[in-house]
Amino acid sequence: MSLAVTLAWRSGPLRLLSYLLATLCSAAVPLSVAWLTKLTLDKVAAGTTWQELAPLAVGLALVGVISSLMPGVLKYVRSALERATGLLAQERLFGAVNGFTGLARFEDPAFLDRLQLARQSGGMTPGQVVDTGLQLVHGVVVVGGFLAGLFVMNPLMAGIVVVSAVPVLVSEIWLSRWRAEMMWQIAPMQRWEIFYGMLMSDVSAAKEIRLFGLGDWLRHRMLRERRMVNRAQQRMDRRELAMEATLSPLSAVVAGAGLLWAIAAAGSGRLTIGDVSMFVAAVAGVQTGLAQMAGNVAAAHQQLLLFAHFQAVLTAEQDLPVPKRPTRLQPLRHRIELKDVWFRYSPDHPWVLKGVDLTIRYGTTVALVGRNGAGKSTLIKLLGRFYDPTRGVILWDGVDLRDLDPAELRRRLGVLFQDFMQYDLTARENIGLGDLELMDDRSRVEQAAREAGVHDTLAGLPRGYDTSLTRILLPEDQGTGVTLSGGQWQRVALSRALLRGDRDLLILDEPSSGLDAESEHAIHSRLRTLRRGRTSVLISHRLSAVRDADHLVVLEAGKVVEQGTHEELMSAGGRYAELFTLQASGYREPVG
Ligand SMILES: Nc1ncnc2c1ncn2[C@@H]1O[C@H](COP(=O)(O)OP(=O)(O)OP(=O)(O)O)[C@@H](O)[C@H]1O
Repeated sequence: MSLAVTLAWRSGPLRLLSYLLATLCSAAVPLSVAWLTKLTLDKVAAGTTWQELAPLAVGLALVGVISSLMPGVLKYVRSALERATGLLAQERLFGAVNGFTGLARFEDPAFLDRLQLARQSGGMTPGQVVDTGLQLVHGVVVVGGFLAGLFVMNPLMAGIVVVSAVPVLVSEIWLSRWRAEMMWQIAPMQRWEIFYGMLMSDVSAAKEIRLFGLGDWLRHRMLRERRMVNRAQQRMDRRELAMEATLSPLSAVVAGAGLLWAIAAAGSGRLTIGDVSMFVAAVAGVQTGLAQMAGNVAAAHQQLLLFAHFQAVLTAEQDLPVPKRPTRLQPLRHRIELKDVWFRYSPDHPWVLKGVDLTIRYGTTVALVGRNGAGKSTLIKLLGRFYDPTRGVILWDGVDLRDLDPAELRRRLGVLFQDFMQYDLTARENIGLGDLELMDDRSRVEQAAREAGVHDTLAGLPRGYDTSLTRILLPEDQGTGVTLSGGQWQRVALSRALLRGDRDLLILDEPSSGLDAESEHAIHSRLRTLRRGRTSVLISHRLSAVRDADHLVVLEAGKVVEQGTHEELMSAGGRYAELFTLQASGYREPVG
């Protein structure tokens, strides 16, 4: 809770204080009305003159004006507070998310679930918790004020009012607990419902959903979740109704008995008419105030349950240990070495790399080849320190990657991932994201596109490089977006990597898998020239494209089974020679 309040405070102390002030003012309104009414009635009953009554009447009118203004003022300040805390919460949340060095968190379903809830609650809860806190202050002022006033007038009346409120209070507390429990239970069902709904409206899923006829199946699943949610909510509503039907009349009976007593007491002269009016107002004020307070506590409890997820994301430990004083990373001069590297994604997963020894010499190209699932892409992810080896070590000119600042290491890499991103941004931005400093350098962006063979395509788009590569609805002045083909997207992603072509290590994972044969040949000839004298790692299933690499490494089931130049491997007549011959003779590598 302290984090929620801190966030609200940090988002603007003045705003929070004004809200507190406005809340106190609005809490004072019913009390003032009741007291002024009591005093007025007593004076009227005592036959006071109009001149003496006038100040009370003016006072009542003034309180009336304030009371009519308060809801609007409160609403305005509350919205401002919620917006400001929401903004700050999002900033903190995504600051924390961007701070995770590795990928493990993003592959952990429990964490992703938590992140989703944190996104929902982080933006709202701090404002709501503060709001609830202030509502409680409001309630305490109203209830405390009425009780104190009554106690001064007649302690017995105060006692009756408290007793009359007990059933309502008890029922609200029970109901709020059940409500919080129910919310917790239905949360997963609501997430599934959202998931199915999003899938059915997702453009990339639309093809398969139509082709496989999955629409009704998904709709059925979505509605099944919704029905379960509805049933849980209805059960809760029934409980609420039953509780209210039983306990509310009790409150009314107690309050009614109290009223009878007050009237009788007024008849026998022990209470004044004003006392009776104050009693009636106090019974209503205390009962409603206590019920509201109980409701507020319940709501806060519910919000804090959700907010715990936000807090957990913010305080989550780093997924990879980052040195407090990292070794300064020098430009690569000699080699990157993998020494007896073992890796599995988690203790529950099988080993993916099993004792890999490998050297990437400065200024050379190393090609990784092997069947699907051999561990090639995993090895690349280790080079970028998205994971640490489970055993063994990776050295950058003799320095363990774990001793370096990961951000510094990544600044020295240019990478095209096999599962590259397609950003819903303009063509220029899609390439410029490779190096934000070059985003506005037209000639560098276009040069990268030329190297990847996509310049003519992008220049020919309706707005050239400023065309949006998206189907998302755009503002009118940005025209309509376009959709690129798979191969064109791959070239855009390659351009993004090539914009970083001057980095110490260039890694290309299947740079041409989506290209037609002619384009593939052209790209590889161009990449061959670009790689010359640079340190690079290239992965490709097309062995003819990697045959001229300085060093070829064959991975099989996580182990290096052969390595050498193309000629050496061919004359060894092993796995590589077998695969190369297969491909060269026009057969494809067997799947599996
Ligand atoms: N994030 C992950 N979590 C768990 N297992 C993974 C993850 N990524 C990959 N794997 C597993 O690791 C193994 C190696 O995958 P990897 O992507 O490194 O293979 P690859 O040699 O690049 O294959 P391909 O030629 O198909 O791209 C596979 O069995 C895969 O299922």
